[in-house]
Amino acid sequence: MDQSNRYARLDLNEDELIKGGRHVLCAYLMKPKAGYYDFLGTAAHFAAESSTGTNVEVSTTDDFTKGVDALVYEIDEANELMKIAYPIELFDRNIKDGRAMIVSFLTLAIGNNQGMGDVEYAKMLDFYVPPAYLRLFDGPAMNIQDMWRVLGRDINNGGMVVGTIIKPKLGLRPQPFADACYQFWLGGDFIKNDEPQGNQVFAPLKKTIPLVADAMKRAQDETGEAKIFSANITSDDPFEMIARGEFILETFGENADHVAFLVDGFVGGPMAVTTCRRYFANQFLHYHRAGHGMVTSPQTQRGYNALVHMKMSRMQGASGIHTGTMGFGKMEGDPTDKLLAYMLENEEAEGLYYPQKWYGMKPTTPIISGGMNALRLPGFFDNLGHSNVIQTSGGGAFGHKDGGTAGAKSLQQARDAWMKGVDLVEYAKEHPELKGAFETFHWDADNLFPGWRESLGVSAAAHK
Ligand SMILES: O=C(COP(=O)(O)O)[C@H](O)[C@H](O)COP(=O)(O)O
Ligand SMILES: [Mg+2]
Repeated sequence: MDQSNRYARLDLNEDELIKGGRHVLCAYLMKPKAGYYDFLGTAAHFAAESSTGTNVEVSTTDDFTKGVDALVYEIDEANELMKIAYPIELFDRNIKDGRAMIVSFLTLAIGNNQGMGDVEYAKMLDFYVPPAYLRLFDGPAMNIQDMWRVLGRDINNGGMVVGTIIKPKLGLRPQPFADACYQFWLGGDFIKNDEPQGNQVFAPLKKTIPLVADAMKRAQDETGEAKIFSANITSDDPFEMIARGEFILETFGENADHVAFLVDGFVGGPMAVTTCRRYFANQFLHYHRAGHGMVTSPQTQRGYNALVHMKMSRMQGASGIHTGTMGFGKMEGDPTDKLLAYMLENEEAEGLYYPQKWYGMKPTTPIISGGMNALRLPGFFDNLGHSNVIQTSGGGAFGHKDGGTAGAKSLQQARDAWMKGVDLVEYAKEHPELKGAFETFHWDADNLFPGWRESLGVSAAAHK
């Protein structure tokens, strides 16, 4: 049944809808399946299924119902683009405090419509949230400013937080794990659990965490600097997350404010993120996005893209989220992905289809990670335009030829060189750990800094 006479209103104007402030607007890539409806008919069915309707008219519909229909307001068949306006009344609110929830947004706007027989594919590319709905989301409680405060830095422009991920990804027992932490902290600021590390039988959390807390104390005493640990508390069960979080905070004791909580937010979902956001509102909420590629990858024509993912994470209250390496690291991405970071950190950002104002919602910190090392940082920061991010290099720290401390220092030095506007090869002449990074990651050095061998006096024969 063609429902375009009810669920499509191509006379509606986007600026008016934004001015009206009563609709969430979503832009989708969409292709109808051959043999069903035309583009508009499919779009209308999509809007029906995503709001008040189904594939047929039902006798129980009344005039009120029709007032909350989702409406297709723009189509561009040649570019497989459609835009839909969702009245904010459609979205579920908490009974306990009237607040909004991302699960409801997802269930409607990218829920059943992902499995429709007459839709070849559909992917959400951007969305706009009006202030009346945006303010019902938690937003971040803490962010990089709180981390800078702990680190004793300028809280408005504190610069890159030098971080790592404990590697190997799995397979370290408690003592070697804590030893790796200690090594890195002698040169760097921030360590995160890798996303699958938790309470494996060979490294029980209750044995590992006390050793990490002790390593932090010793590293802080030795360096005179504050250190930070991001502990993975992800679980299927909110009560398990709370049990882990409470144990970790109690164990770190006087250093509990140096603890962030890592949540695998894509696989764990909004309930895991919100459990952490609300129950541990005083901790930095580190949103790891493992698994997101299954929907966000440009190769996927379903789900939603990375921009949509980032926006939702800020709404849910992530203090920081992995934003990718924008083509400078090992994960999929390219330099234009900087718009993801800008959407997270700015009060007003462009997006792909909709500019978004955040009305004072705190910024979410971009976490830059995945195949990075000291040599890749300057190019990354040139592209982004600043270095106020958390950067974690796992292989880039523990892969350094002289070990984790030297790896950490090489990252610090790369950041310092960029901040001072000094060429990295020049800086490496006076900084042995950075020079060591050139020697270790020599294939990157050859690509990024041709001529480095002559400048640093390193022979090519060493790397045959
Ligand atoms: O463990 C790592 C990186 O390790 P390494 O530094 O050794 O490559 C992270 O899980 C990735 O950053 C995830 O990707 P993203 O940050 O894109 O979500
Ligand atoms: Mg990882």
